[in-house]
Amino acid sequence: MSIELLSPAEMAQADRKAIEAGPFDGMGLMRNAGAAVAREVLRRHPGAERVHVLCGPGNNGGDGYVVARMLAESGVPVSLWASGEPRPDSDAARAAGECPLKPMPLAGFSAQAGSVIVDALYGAGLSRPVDGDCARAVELVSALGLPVVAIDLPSGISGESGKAMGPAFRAGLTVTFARKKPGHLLMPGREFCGEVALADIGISDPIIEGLGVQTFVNCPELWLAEFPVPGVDTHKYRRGHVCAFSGGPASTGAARLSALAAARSGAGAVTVLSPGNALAVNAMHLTSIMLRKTDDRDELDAFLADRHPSAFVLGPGFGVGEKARAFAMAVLASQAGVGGLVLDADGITSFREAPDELFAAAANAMPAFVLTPHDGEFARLFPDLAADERLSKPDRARQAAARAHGVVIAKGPDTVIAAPDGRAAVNPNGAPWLATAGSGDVLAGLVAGLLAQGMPAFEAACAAVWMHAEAGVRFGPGLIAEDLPRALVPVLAELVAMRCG
Ligand SMILES: NC(=O)C1=CN([C@@H]2O[C@H](COP(=O)(O)OP(=O)(O)OC[C@H]3O[C@@H](n4cnc5c(N)ncnc54)[C@H](O)[C@@H]3O)[C@@H](O)[C@H]2O)[C@@H](O)CC1
Ligand SMILES: Nc1ncnc2c1ncn2[C@@H]1O[C@H](COP(=O)(O)OP(=O)(O)O)[C@@H](O)[C@H]1O
Ligand SMILES: [K+]
Repeated sequence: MSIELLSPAEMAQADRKAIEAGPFDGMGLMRNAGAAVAREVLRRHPGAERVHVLCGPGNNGGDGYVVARMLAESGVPVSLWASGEPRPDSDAARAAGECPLKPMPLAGFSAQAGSVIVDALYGAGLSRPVDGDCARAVELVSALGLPVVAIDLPSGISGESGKAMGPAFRAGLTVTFARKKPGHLLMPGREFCGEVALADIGISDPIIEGLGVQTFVNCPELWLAEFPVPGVDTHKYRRGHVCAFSGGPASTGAARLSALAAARSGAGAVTVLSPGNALAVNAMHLTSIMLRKTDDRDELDAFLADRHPSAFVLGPGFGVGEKARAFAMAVLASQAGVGGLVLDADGITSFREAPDELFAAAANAMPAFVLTPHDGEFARLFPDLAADERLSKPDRARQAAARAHGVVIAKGPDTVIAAPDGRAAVNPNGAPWLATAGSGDVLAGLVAGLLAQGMPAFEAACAAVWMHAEAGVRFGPGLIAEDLPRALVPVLAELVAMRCG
C-alpha cells in the first residue's frame, strides 16, 4: 500500500531506518532524490532558458545541489543560489562539494522570464516562517510568475498541517519522496503544491509499514475490502434499512436527499420518519422510499421495536432543539440492533450547550456513531479544539473523535475522517462543485446507507466521503444536490467491479 501520509517526524524515521537497512546511505538517498527531481524538471520544462536552483542550509538544499549538478551535466544553463552554508560534514555539504557550480548568495537573487525555479530552500524541516532573503525570493518569483518545481514541499508550507507559515512558493509541481505528507493534501498546502509527483528513492515498503502510520490518503485501497456487495440470496431488509428524520412541513427536502442517497448506496429499504404535519408534503415526493409518522419518543420507540431499522440520519432540515436531542438519545440508547446513527447539521447544533451529554451516550451506545460537522458545526461541539491554532486538521479531528466516542467527518475542501482509535484519512478528490446546498445531506445519507449494510464506521465514513466527492467531480459544473444520488451510480458500478474483480 502506498496510501500512508507521513509526518515530517515519520519521514525522518523512515530515512534513518532505510539508511540502517541499506543499500543506500544518507548521501545515496539524497542523490536518488535529486535525480528524481532533475528528471521531472527536464521532462516538464525541456525548453527552459535557465533553471535557478535555490538552496537552503539543510537536506532540502542538499537535494537542490544534486539537482543543479545533474541539470548542468545535461547541458541546461543553471544558476545556483544559496541562503546559507550547509553544516560541515553533512550530506548537504557533501552534495554541495560534488556540485561543480559555485552558489551565489540568495540576497542577490534575480531571474528573467523564460526561467524555471527549483525550490530547495526548506522541506520537511521548516520550523518557522520563511523571512529575509528567502521571503524576498518568494515575492520576486511570484511577481515574475515563473514556474516553480518544489522539492518535497513548497518552502513556507508545513508538511504536517498544510498551513502556510508566512510567505510560501506556489509550485506548479512538487516532487516528494517515498510517500506523500499530510501537507500535500490539506488546505492551503494542496493549492500551493500544484501537481504532486511521488518518487521512489529507495525507502522500501516494509520500512514504511513498520512505522505504525495512522494517517492515510482516503482512497478505495483504504476501505474496498469492507465495501458491501450483496450476496445472490439477499433480501431487501438484509441489505439494511435506513431511516431519515424529516423536519416540519417547510423543511422536508433535506431528509429526502439523505434518504435517496442511502437508497442509492445499496440499503435495501429506506424510511422517512416524518412529523404528522409534514406527512402530506413528504408523501407527495416519495415513491420507493417509505414514510412513517414519528412525532414523539413513544412513536420512535414503537418503530424501533416494530421494524428493527439498521441506521439513522438525524439532523438535515430537522430543526434545532429538545426533540432532536431526545431522538438522538433514543437511537443511541437502542438495544434493538441498530447499526448506526449519523448526526449532521441541526442534530449537531442541538447539542452545542451539552456536548458531553451526547458523548457520554455515545460511549455506552450499541449503534456506531458518526458526526459530520462542517467547520461551523465543529466549533459548536468542540470550541477548544477549533480554536487551537497549533493543531492540524487531522489532529483536531482525531481528538474530537476520541472525545465523542464516534467517527468524525470534518468536512470542507480537505475533508478529514477520524476514528476514536487515532486513525485519520485526508480526502484527496474533493471539488468546489460540492459546495452546494444539500450536498452534506446526501453525504450523511450515504454514510448511513453503508453503515446499514454492515460496513464498519470509519471505513463507511471514508467510503462515503470519497464516493460523494467522486460523483461531484465527475458531474462537474452545474451540480446541485439532487444530481448527486444519480451521479453515484457509475462510481458504485466501478467500486463493485473492483471489489468483485
Ligand atoms: N527524510 C528523508 O528520507 C530524505 C529527506 N531529504 C530531504 O531532506 C529534507 C529535510 O531536510 P532537513 O531536515 O535538513 O530540513 P530542511 O532542509 O527543510 O530545513 C533545514 C534546517 O533549517 C532550519 N529552518 C527551518 N525553518 C527555517 C526558517 N524559516 N528559517 C531559517 N531556518 C529554518 C531548521 O533548523 C532545519 O533543520 C526533505 O524535505 C527532503 O528534501 C532527501 O535528501 C531524501 C531523503
Ligand atoms: N470547496 C470545496 N471543495 C470540495 N468539497 C467541498 C467544498 N466546500 C464544501 N464541500 C463539501 O460539500 C459538502 C457540504 O456540506 P454542508 O456544509 O453540510 O452543506 P449542506 O448543509 O448545505 O448540505 C461537504 O461534503 C463538504 O466537504
Ligand atoms: K522546498
